[in-house]
Amino acid sequence: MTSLAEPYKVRNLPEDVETDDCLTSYKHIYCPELLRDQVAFITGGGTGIGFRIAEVLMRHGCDTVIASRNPEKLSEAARKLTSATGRQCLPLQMDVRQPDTISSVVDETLKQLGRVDILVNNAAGNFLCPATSLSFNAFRTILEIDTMGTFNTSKVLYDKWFKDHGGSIVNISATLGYRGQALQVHAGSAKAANDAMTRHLAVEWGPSGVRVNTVAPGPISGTEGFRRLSKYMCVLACILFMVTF
Ligand SMILES: CC/C=C\C/C=C\C/C=C\C/C=C\C/C=C\C/C=C\C=C\C(=O)SCCNC(=O)CCNC(=O)[C@H](O)C(C)(C)COP(=O)(O)OP(=O)(O)OC[C@H]1O[C@@H](n2cnc3c(N)ncnc32)[C@H](O)[C@@H]1OP(=O)(O)O
Ligand SMILES: NC(=O)C1=CN([C@@H]2O[C@H](COP(=O)(O)OP(=O)(O)OC[C@H]3O[C@@H](n4cnc5c(N)ncnc54)[C@H](OP(=O)(O)O)[C@@H]3O)[C@@H](O)[C@H]2O)C=CC1
Repeated sequence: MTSLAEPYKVRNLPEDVETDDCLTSYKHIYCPELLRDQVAFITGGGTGIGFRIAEVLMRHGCDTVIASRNPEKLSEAARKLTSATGRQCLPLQMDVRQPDTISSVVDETLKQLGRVDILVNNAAGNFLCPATSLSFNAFRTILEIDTMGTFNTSKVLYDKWFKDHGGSIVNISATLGYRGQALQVHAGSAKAANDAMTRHLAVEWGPSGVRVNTVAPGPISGTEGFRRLSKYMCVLACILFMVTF
């Protein structure tokens, strides 16, 4: 038996895979029944980090909704998640920039699954680009997906369910803005706004039984974000950018 004082061993952590496939084995971190019959709504849950979040919640007994723009990717992901975990996963199409689409998807969720306990605001967009080359529309696009998208989805779910039933919101942030990462003014600014939003909403919605928290990962390999930002060409581009001053 593992002693409580013993640190959690690296070999016990989930395997690192490059594709959006379910894990071939899973060692439960907490009780397998931890989330039995709860429902989680995960934006961008069809790929990358959102896909793995959906899988792990489902392995702890939760049903899920994975919601984003691309219906083919979502359906394929839902098929894999359901078959690996035995839980329900609804793939529903929406754009976090369009409150009407979120509203319809939340209505459909409540019709089919009857409740929502957890919202994970994971959907985001990003690419490397120096501020000088970033168009006004590019900056706006990332703010709209990451920041407006997080507010839109949180507000729709709060109005339609959380305000009367409580719940838990987890916003997926990033550490990019902490030190002013080059080529990332758009994503760093968006995530910094989200970190503030988390604190504001936690204070306002706490009395209704809604917890609002942020997780800010560093680089996670095997994800689209990592592929877009970590190629060595990016570092070269960054060095070129720096030496031009
Ligand atoms: C010396 C070294 C120092 C520094 C090293 C530098 C770099 C980092 C190094 C290491 C980092 C290592 C690891 C990473 C660590 C942490 C990662 C942290 C955060 C990660 C966040 C994410 O990953 S978010 C998820 C990523 N996935 C996606 O983005 C998928 C979804 N994305 C999309 O749908 C699109 O890409 C989109 C975001 C553009 C949105 O699509 P859409 O709405 O269709 O928008 P468009 O109409 O296509 O475009 C809108 C405007 O944006 C402009 N645009 C688009 N792409 C680019 C680009 N690549 N570069 C510049 N501009 C772009 C586009 O032209 C449009 O603007 P217009 O003015 O033309 O209209
Ligand atoms: N990868 C990393 O190293 C790190 C990632 N993060 C954060 O983790 C989260 C996931 O990133 P990652 O897994 O790498 O990237 P992915 O590209 O795999 O995930 C982003 C997801 O967001 C969805 N999405 C994008 N735009 C919209 C939109 N307008 N409406 C609805 N859904 C949308 C995409 O689906 P679709 O195309 O179907 O819309 C996709 O499933 C992001 O919040 C990112 O900032 C933070 C730190 C590090």
